[in-house]
Amino acid sequence: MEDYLQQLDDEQRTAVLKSAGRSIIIAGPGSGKTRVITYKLLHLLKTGIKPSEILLVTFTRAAANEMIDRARMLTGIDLEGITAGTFHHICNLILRRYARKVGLFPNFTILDEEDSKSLIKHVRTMVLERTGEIKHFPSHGVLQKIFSYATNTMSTLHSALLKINPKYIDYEKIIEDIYREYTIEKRNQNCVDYDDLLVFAVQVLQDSDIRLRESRKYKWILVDEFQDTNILQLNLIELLSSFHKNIVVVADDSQSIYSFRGARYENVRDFMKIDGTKLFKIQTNYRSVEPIVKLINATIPKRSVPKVLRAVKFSDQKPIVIKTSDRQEEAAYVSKQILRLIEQGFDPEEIAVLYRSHSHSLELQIELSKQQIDFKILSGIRFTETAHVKDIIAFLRIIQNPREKISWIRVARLFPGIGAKTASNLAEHAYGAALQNDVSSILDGFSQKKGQILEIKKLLSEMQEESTVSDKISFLYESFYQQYLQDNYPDYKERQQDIERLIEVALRYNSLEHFLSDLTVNEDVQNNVSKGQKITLTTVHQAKGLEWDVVFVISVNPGDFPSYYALMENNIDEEERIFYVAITRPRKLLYLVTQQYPSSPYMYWAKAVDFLQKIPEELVDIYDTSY
Ligand SMILES: Nc1ncnc2c1ncn2[C@@H]1O[C@H](COP(=O)(O)OP(=O)(O)OP(=O)(O)O)[C@@H](O)[C@H]1O
Repeated sequence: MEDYLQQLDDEQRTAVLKSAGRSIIIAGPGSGKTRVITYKLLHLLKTGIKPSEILLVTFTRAAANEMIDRARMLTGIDLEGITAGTFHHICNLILRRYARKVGLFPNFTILDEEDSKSLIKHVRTMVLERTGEIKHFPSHGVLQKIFSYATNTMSTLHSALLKINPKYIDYEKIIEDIYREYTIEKRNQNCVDYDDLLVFAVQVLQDSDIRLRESRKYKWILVDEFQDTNILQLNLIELLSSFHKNIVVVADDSQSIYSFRGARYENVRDFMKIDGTKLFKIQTNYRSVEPIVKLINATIPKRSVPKVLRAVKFSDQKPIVIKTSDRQEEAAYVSKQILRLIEQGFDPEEIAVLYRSHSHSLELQIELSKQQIDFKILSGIRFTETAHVKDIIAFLRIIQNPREKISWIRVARLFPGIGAKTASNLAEHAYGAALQNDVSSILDGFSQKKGQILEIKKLLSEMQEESTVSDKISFLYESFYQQYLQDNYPDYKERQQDIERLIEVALRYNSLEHFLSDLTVNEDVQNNVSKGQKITLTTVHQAKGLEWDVVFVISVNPGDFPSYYALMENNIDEEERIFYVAITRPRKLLYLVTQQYPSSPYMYWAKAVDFLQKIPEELVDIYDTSY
């Protein structure tokens, strides 16, 4: 047997040697997907296939480059001429050749996401000038998400609107106008956005001559992360493989977690359904110790292609379920346990805390800072640095210290029609007036943008009337900020959760001063314990593909994880897959932490879907730390 084949286990080797024609390799977590696809590439080259006859599709450019470098190292063959990269890259190459077929000039330019948002913003302003100002109309960012979702799922704007935010259905007609004009603008300017690349590439391949010419080039097509493809991407690879029909896709269907951006879990099943498709499985888990692998096998999501993982690493330690009382106790427990593990010699860089939604980490962020355990956040930024939390804090800081100009500017800019100049004038005015006046009358003499100023004034004085910090934030949220989030952020649901959590945390404070200083001063971590090293905090989505020695999954409470929104949309299957991704990340230790009395109002309603209740008791050690 050739040397390189000896570096594969039996299942991997069979998949590499026997996959031909239409083939799908179903890979379990930690089973060496990357190794298999890289070695398939290597094997093709060793058996005389030219690089130019291969198309390799990956989810990131870096992944393609890594595989190519490795294959080059192992074969000594220069891979010049291979077509490799993301779907967008490949579509761009095709479209350059046939641009005129879809009414573009070959020198078309590509709008990245920011460019696309800017153009939508421009068109939105033009259309709204015609219709007249609408108070709560989706921002350009929200519109972009709606357009993109419709394109990637090949659905109507109507159903995309229903999915993203049904509230905007009343404006459907205007949103359609914006979409139409955005499309015309792009056409006139000879440019395309990312989604157009896919749509147009699929469109040009409908032409039988072009399809023949293009699909003839690629004797072999290899696709990584197939479980995350959307319907257009599936169509594209089907079209490109229509001549030689050698298409090998690698997928872990149980880890398909991107339906919110149009990924289609069903692609795996649909691909397998076609007669003659060969199925291979790789099921040795090289990552996790046996007790974790047993739990993984018991937690396989519904509707998955059946797979039974085998472990190669052994340990006596079962995964640990920790029952805490509430978020605060959960945060305290997790921080303490992390300190213990570090004392026992675990490298902080090898410890991660995973959660379904960023907002679940707020208490923990505060607690870790208090304990001086430094952390990095993969999924976004520190809670107190997020735009929405800063907005709320700006209102509170004005109440606390009305002379502070930065907060006045921040607050003013939240109101449509107030630009940088007015905001800065307002801040100067407030600074001057703050000494003699109460917050509610500071803006009295300010004459610009009357309507908006009146609104700011009203909000601030009513907030001031509210007695507790938590009531102040609740008031602001309910009377203004919740709607602001919906109008301005595509991911408004997560941001709303953050603010709801902030209100909860505020409940513990009697004084605004303490609340504000705890939220900001604690960020200044001394980092005595971990000597420059940091533990990782991340959402499960951001943790996909990564691994650590120790993983804590926190807030495993119905309504939190699985998420309330997913439950409302009846998307429990995807939640199961997200949970599966989470528990497949640790090498040595897994902690599943739950709260007996979570503050989530959805908890009781959602009791029926408790992930922990589904775990066979003998597979875990359970500790109850609740008081
Ligand atoms: N045949 C093998 N022998 C020994 N180790 C292997 C073998 N195949 C893969 N591995 C190792 O297993 C680990 C997991 O592989 P990899 O990261 O590719 O998993 P994966 O399938 O992409 O997992 P996931 O999708 O869960 O992130 C890697 O460290 C890899 O080197």
